[in-house]
Amino acid sequence: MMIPFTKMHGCGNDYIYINCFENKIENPEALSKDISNRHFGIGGDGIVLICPSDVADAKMRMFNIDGSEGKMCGNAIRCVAKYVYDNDIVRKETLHIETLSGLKKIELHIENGKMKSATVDMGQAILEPFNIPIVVKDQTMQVNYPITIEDHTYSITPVSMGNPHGVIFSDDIHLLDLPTIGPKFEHHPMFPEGVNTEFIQIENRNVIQMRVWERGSGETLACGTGACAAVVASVLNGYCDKNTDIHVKLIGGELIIRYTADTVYMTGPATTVFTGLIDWSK
Ligand SMILES: N[C@H](CCC[C@H](N)C(=O)O)C(=O)O
Repeated sequence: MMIPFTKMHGCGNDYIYINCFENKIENPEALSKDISNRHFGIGGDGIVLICPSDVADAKMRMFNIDGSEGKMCGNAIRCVAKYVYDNDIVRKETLHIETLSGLKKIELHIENGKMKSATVDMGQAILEPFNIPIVVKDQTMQVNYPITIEDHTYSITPVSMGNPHGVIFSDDIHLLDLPTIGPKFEHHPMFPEGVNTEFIQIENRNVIQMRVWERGSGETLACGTGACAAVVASVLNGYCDKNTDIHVKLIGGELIIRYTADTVYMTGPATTVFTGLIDWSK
């Protein structure tokens, strides 16, 4: 079957977007595994289905490279907003998008009739161990919990932004061997549903640097939910402040995160790269 797709990215976190207002995808898990491959497929960090919703302007489903479904994706939700706006599916500057972790409200920033960037109300950070989920004895919030990987004990701050994250602070994140240590965090028994791991270097109270190892996709150039989790963990650790714009410098770009009493706001760009047609059946 011929499947039309659009390649888009947010800060270099690239997915293959499929318009499911017009196309029906029977087996998104297998499709994601095949076409995300950078040598034998289109190439991407996974696929995102843009679907009709009964309760919002659109519904998003995202699948990692390994075919697993993620409950939320910060970079993808901005691209979904851009897709529905730029393609005249929903021409509104405030959108609601349904995800597996609930409805999210998005304010679009428009230039010359196209969406350039957006601010997403990402919802509250979840810190209770049972809801992240993490396996620990004490069911209260955990900050800098010890976790041993390859004979080295790290301090991890677990945060859910609708999907599980673990945040680690380091003096030089560029020296870390993520392909070796990343999978060990991802599959550690402390995280029964796996984890996206963020490695953070503090520049100052308003600027942090981040690398990420994503559950199901490996190292990506950016992670929106991860940047939110990183700022929440930085506030919990006393490195940054609430109600302040924190610039998160990722390998592929920059996101601005604001952690307030009620929610976490994420502002960042969304870019369309190309459209195409792929012949795929399974
Ligand atoms: N890159 C995404 C997150 C994908 C999360 C996915 N890897 C999972 O939770 O399984 C973001 O911008 O928020």
